[in-house]
Amino acid sequence: MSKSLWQQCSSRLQSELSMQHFNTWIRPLQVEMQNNTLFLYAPNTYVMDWVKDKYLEQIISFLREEAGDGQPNVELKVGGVSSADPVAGNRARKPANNSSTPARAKHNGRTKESDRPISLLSSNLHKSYTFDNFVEGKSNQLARAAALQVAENPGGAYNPLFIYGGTGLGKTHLLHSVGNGIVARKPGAKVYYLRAERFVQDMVYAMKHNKIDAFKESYRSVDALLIDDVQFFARKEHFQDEFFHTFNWLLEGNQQVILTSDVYPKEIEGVDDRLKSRFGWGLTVAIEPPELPTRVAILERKAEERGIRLPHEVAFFIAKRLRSHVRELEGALNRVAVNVSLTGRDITIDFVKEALRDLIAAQEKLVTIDNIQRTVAEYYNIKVSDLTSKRRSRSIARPRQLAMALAKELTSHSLPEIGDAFGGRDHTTVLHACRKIKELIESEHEIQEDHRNLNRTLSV
Ligand SMILES: Nc1ncnc2c1ncn2[C@@H]1O[C@H](COP(=O)(O)OP(=O)(O)OP(=O)(O)O)[C@@H](O)[C@H]1O
Repeated sequence: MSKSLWQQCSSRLQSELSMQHFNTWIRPLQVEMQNNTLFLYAPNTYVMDWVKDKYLEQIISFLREEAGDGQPNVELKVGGVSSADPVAGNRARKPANNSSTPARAKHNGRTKESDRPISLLSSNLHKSYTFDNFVEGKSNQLARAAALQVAENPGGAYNPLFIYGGTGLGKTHLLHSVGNGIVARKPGAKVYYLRAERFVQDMVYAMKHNKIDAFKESYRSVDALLIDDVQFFARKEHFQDEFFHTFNWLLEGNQQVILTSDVYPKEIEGVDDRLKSRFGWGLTVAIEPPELPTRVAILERKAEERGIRLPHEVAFFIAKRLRSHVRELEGALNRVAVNVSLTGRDITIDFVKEALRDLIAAQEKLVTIDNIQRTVAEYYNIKVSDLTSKRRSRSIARPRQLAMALAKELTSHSLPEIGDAFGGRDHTTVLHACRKIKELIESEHEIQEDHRNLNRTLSV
């Protein structure tokens, strides 16, 4: 009876809580019924206290509603069910310290497993993020190579490794790839992934419950700590301070630290300079938005993984139009997949134009020839009217060629339309500009850099 009663209660909790909260706090509970008492076993005091604080009242009230007069008493404890057939069907745990009193934080100088914050109790690596399914391209080559080295030689290659770049470009994917790589080489290695926000939450909890020693110990006992989105520490001085100490501790012990943020570490506002300077002690690498060939390769790879037959020209069509980040490409592919399954049609360019109409339109609205001219003029500190004028001096002609090439790359205007917009030039002039810029990108570092910067500015 207790099984179905708990199942009813648990599915109500599931529908009320976020998936993350449910998985973190409720799913690990084991359940046992004895003499009209429902024992809920938490894996450690941390979970027990949290459930007691946040959910116990709700659990009792659901049980009351489900069981009416037959409502059992509820006891929340640390430990596991003693029977061979645990009611909750979770991993059978040995009966542990079945006491509602929290165990002492320290045990022979080390924290007992049961006192560790939940985020460090079990590995939370995303198994599907690996180096194998991370598509390499110019934009992420360096970051991937550095990450691979760290996976092969944690604590010894680059420590810390700092990966920065815009949203949806694969930072988290790389973090997990390193983690999975380390564990594959050394099973049992303690590798933990978390967002900076989680560090703050754990610390708040630890302070509130007088468990700061246990908190410190758990963070310091890892082989590798993978912290995503450290910009979250901005203006949280107190947490920065604690993180600074944890960070130093790990580096001194040759324990690997990898960090990510959305901007270059020195540019994270509201983070203490000494912390920022530590961030740069190892290696700092950027992930850039992927260029066209990488976007095509990513789309083809993701389509293959999902068993979607995506013709090359269609992948090219999508990649040419959606330029901001990989998550957007994945979203587009999902949309195409759903449309295919609903209509049963083949994936053609026309089909994709229709399925992704709004996404493509939104991107095109962002990048107009007008916009390109203004951005290029501003970048080179010249006037927009210079770009459309007949002036031929190099300081004007080169930016003009670059602007025309960008217009061809980033909009769907034809060569004659672009020529018109640049002071009524012939379409062969535009074609020549595109070829010239392509050649210069290969041979001149400066133009390559300008092209990349402008592309990035225009694509966000
Ligand atoms: N080079 C790549 N190859 C394959 N998949 C990629 C690549 N880059 C990104 N992705 C995929 O794109 C999605 C978004 O990537 P991810 O979550 O790692 O981005 P992020 O940089 O951490 O973004 P945010 O800063 O918003 O968290 C993921 O599903 C990831 O697998």
